[in-house]
Amino acid sequence: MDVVVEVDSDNVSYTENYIETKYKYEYTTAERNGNVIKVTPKSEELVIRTSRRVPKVGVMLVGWGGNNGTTFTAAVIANRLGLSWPTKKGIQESNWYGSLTQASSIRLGGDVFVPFRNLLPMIHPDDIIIDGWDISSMDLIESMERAQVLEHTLQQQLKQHMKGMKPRPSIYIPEFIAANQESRADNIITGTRQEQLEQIQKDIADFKESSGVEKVIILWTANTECFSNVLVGVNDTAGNLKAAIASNSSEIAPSVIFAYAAISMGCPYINGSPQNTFLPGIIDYAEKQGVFIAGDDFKSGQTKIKSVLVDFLVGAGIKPVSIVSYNHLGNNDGKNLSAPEQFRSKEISKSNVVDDIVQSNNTLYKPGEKPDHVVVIKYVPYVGDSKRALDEYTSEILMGGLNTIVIHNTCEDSLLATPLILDLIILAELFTRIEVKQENSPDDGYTLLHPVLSVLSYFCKAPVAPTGTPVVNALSRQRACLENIIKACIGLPADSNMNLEHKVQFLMDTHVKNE
Ligand SMILES: NC(=O)c1ccc[n+]([C@@H]2O[C@H](COP(=O)([O-])OP(=O)(O)OC[C@H]3O[C@@H](n4cnc5c(N)ncnc54)[C@H](O)[C@@H]3O)[C@@H](O)[C@H]2O)c1
Ligand SMILES: O=P([O-])([O-])O[C@@H]1[C@@H](O)[C@H](O)[C@@H](O)[C@H](O)[C@@H]1O
Repeated sequence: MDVVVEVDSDNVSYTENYIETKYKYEYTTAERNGNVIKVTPKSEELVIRTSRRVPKVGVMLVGWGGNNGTTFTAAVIANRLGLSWPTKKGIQESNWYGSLTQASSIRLGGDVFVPFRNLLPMIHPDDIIIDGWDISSMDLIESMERAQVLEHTLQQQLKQHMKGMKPRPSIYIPEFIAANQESRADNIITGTRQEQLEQIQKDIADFKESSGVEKVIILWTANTECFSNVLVGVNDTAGNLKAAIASNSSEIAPSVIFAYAAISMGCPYINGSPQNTFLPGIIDYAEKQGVFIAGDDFKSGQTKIKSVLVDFLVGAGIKPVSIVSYNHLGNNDGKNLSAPEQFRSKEISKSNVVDDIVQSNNTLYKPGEKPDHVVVIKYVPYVGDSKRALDEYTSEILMGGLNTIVIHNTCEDSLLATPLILDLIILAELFTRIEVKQENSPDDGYTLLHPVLSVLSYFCKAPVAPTGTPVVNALSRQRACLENIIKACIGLPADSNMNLEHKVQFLMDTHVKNE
């Protein structure tokens, strides 16, 4: 149930245009000198302001005709219309389960929790306008049927509302995705990379003009590409990348052209796949333009659990020594990933998720020591989008004991990814309205967060963070980061979970109701 959150504080002011708050940001720095570690508490007096006006927002999906793209589109329409449909278990209502913003809550204090979406002005899912590109010319109705994700009874209701939805022609360069995708590629922008870039830029401008949206988010949910080589003089700087596109360098992948186009048009770009679209040249360009980029690779199921379980085990002083993650799936994503180079991209993003957690505990792990970690993905057409993940976690416990955890996890991949796509769009747009300055600096000192929007790491298997900053994979820490920044925007302190008001008598006297 939606609520209105009113913050009773002299540090928070609600003007016509902004929510503005003075915020003392407290943190620590730590320096190791031999076996001595010097820890210094720090604090920064900040002012955070959030623009209260939520603009009309559109999203352009690259890969719109895919399982995720069609399912996201269907879910937006079904929720907007409040559709329900008969199933063998009774009537099913539309919902946004799996969305942090729409279906999770945040603790404000004591035992009072409110919907995440109620803390700050955010886009409503119903208001999102959708467009996009696909190398397949199939329209959204046929693509939804091809995806075989949603119940037939729901699909039948949706068709009338999806008429006319047809992906724009896209950039198809066969070398970057599996050869088995060629049969889909009948909807292509021909020409050089420069001409393709210019067409994408025109498409974005056309979408803005025709839809009337004020802001556009570009989100890649197309096939996984092979990794690109980082090449000095080609994709290592914004200038070199521009020149490489102009010279039609074969090293430049479709996803890089889309990211470049998005940034050039001031559109936040989100990478839902594992390939390294965010090459140094793209990051350099995003930083120079002050445009958000976020990714990589939606963290939707098997890897999401891994980022919880390994954090729990290592945090409990238990030593994972072998992690074997196998899964099979039968959708087109799985078909594309059946090719070695595309699998390699996914293997990297699925494997690195434990590194920071393992490196955080030198009691369990010697420098450089890691658990055995194997990732296997097999394409089994019959299971379709219903990915089966089978995991075995073997850990060393006390006195030479072993603990083995085996998980069988049936992930309906698109039904798990779609809410993440919604949250990434809503939150990427929100952060374009949040500015920070030091308290004693003038108003022109306000700045957005760094263009590499690592605050969205929660949604990604291989989070991209600003150069030189740590990557955090533990899901609990990623969520706490996002939640506490959102709370800071309304002047609320980070939830320390200390709850001293429930542990110290003179505080309890004020806070604990004596039943
Ligand atoms: N749970 C999940 O579904 C999940 C989780 C993490 C990452 N991903 C990634 O999300 C992406 C989409 O997953 P999906 O299940 O929707 O796959 P999908 O194969 O059903 O959809 C991908 C779509 O992209 C299109 N396409 C390929 N190259 C393109 C290009 N250059 N331009 C425009 N369109 C292009 C294809 O025709 C297809 O319609 C994949 O890369 C997948 O690895 C999915
Ligand atoms: O479930 P998860 O690990 O988060 O993510 C999924 C992988 O398990 C699966 O192998 C892959 O095909 C999907 O695209 C997605 O990446």
